Amino acid sequence: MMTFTAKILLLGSGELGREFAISAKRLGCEVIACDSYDGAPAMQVADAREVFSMLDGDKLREAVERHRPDFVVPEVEAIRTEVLAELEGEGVTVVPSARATVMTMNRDGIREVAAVELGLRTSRYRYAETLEDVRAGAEHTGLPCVIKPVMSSSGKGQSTVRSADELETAWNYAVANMRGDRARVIVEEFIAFDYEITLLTVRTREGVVFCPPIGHRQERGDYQESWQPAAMSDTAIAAAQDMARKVVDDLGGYGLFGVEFFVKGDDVIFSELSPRPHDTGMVTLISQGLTEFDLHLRAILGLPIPNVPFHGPSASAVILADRNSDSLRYAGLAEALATPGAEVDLRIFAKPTSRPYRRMGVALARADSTDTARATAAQAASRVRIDYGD
Ligand SMILES: Nc1ncnc2c1ncn2[C@@H]1O[C@H](COP(=O)(O)OP(=O)(O)OP(=O)(O)O)[C@@H](O)[C@H]1O
Ligand SMILES: NCC(=O)N[C@@H]1O[C@H](COP(=O)([O-])[O-])[C@@H](O)[C@H]1O
Ligand SMILES: [Mg+2]
Repeated sequence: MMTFTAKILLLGSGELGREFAISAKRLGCEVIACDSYDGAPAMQVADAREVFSMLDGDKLREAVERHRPDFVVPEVEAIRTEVLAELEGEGVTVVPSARATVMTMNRDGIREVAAVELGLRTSRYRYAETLEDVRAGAEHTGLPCVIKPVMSSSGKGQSTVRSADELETAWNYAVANMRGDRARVIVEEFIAFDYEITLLTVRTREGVVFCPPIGHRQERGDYQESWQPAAMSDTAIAAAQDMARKVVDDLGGYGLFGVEFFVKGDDVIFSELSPRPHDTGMVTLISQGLTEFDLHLRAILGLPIPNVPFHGPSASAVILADRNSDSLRYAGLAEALATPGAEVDLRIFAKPTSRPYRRMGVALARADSTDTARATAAQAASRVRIDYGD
């Protein structure tokens, strides 16, 4: 007989799932970690694992029916979310809500909610299913524009187009790197923002709680470093919080959301959101007394969030692989942890295989300013060496 606080079926077992699983284990939950490959980071710390494609609706339903969890907690976008909606109708609790997972699975879903239903400020955009539509979309947005598959994450298939003769390459690149089988992209106006942020927004039974804004820098559409707090005017913070509150209240349910904005002066432009912990929010592993993973869990379980202790200016920097390999060893940890200037910590995800640019770990730093924390985190990350056996 198992005894536990709650049984959680985790759909997606990457680095974010692993930290969430650790938070859940600390409060006595049973965690069953699912992903399409064995040995995924969250599986390494969970009570049980299931290896299957979560895009396969039959397998997804079968896993939920067999485990009968108290909570189904999605950790990735690549999930057959219609099945989650059906299951919710049958009494299964999907976190934060089946509607949130359905609307954020594809970029067109969340765009409709934010721009059309709620009237939030977004970039100009058009959808396209052919090269001709792409050209028309770019006429509408102007150049430069950003082209992304509606089904993708971490920048996959995304590119910025600066002249019309690059549109065909961008379209082909998006179609070749999209998830799913329907070729559909969003053509977005390029926003020349001053900076971009993630606003971690927790929807609880007692109301909405915000964390200090997280600044981040992306390359190839993928996160490289993040820091907290991001320096923002009171006007800009208030605008971001107002939009975040509207969108999480619309999506419903309880949990933490990572709401992304572009900021230009006092203008705040909604970009997209994750209805779950956000990669740039890994900085909270060192900056906050309750991390984004703890907050997600507390909101899900209905536990109190009296205040979120902030430990001071902090940063995270990613450790990326540079090739395909299934024989990996990590070295340089001692040097990384001894990086001067800040308190430093590391997370090594121990993914079973690498590929170019795959995120394998993250360095964390807390200092007396975000500038020092960023410099220290970047240096610590560069001191971790991946030794490839082949
Ligand atoms: N319209 C835009 N104008 C300027 N930069 C953009 C635009 N769209 C995206 N970017 C840049 O690309 C990054 C990734 O874009 P976006 O968040 O839409 O993609 P994603 O693949 O969903 O990323 P993730 O899943 O990691 O959050 C943004 O954080 C931003 O740096
Ligand atoms: N921006 C989304 C994001 O950061 N997702 C995180 O990356 C994992 C996939 O990594 P992988 O592609 O290396 O398996 C996901 O499982 C999640 O933890
Ligand atoms: Mg994003």
